[in-house]
Amino acid sequence: MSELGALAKGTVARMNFPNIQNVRSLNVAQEKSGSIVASDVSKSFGEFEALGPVSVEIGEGEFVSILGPSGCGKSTLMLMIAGLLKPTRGSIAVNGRILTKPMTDVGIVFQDHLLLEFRTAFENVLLQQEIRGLDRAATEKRARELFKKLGLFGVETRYPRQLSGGMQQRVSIARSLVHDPSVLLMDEPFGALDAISRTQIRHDLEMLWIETRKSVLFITHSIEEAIGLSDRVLVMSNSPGRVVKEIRIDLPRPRPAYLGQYPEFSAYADEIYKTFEELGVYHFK
Ligand SMILES: Nc1ncnc2c1ncn2[C@@H]1O[C@H](COP(=O)(O)OP(=O)(O)OP(=O)(O)O)[C@@H](O)[C@H]1O
Repeated sequence: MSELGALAKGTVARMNFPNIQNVRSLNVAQEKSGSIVASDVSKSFGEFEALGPVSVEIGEGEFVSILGPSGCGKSTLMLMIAGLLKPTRGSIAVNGRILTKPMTDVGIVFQDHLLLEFRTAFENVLLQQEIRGLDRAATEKRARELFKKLGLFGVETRYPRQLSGGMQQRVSIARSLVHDPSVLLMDEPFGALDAISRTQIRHDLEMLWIETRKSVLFITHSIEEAIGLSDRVLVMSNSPGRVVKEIRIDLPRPRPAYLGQYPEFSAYADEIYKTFEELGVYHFK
């Protein structure tokens, strides 16, 4: 299914994990809003083993990032968590129930903004209302609030081609949140943006998350971004990817633009770089 098709079906979310000590115990029978547990999940495409097995847990209101080399299976894991792809082995539980169909209580943001070119920024966000049959006035009110919080001033009637890359992605985030989902799945959402825009949008996302406390699965290739945003960072190995390290990020929020002011930041980053070196992801001499 295409990413836009996934959006149109109201799906959003993803996650992965494996072989971690310290994974918090999970009470599958307990009702939680936005909790996700992937247990020993793997995915093969024919003979090709693309992922796992991995076990990943995202607690209610937790911000978890996944860092891993290209092709290790991060997007595959996210699609399985969204219920858009069936695991070859293992299971995924959302709010304590095994996932058997696409998630609906979710917002998804991809690297490509996937905005419809023939709809204005505001109309793109209201797409969720039309697809999901939500109350129009309430959705418009929430969309206006999100535009304000995301710094989208006076761009409601602009078409996507009339927006900068950063603004397009902000509209995409507003679209993913306008229906107030419990889970937010983000696959390299800032990957196409310049470093300065990335730093600002990272902060704006963090502020929004502090206010709303969604359960977030955030896929990134940026070590700084992962540390800057997350409660926990999961580091994955080369394909077929497994979770080889879990790092709990103990830094105050909101976090500053320049994370280097924290000695802990250097320690976290060092641990991640060393892990990638040990895995053979980097070959520095
Ligand atoms: N539908 C498919 N059929 C066959 N192979 C696939 C399919 N989808 C993904 N793959 C393969 O599975 C592996 C993992 O892909 P995936 O997109 O999940 O990796 P990724 O970690 O998200 O990569 P990147 O960081 O480059 O986006 C890759 O080798 C990819 O080519």
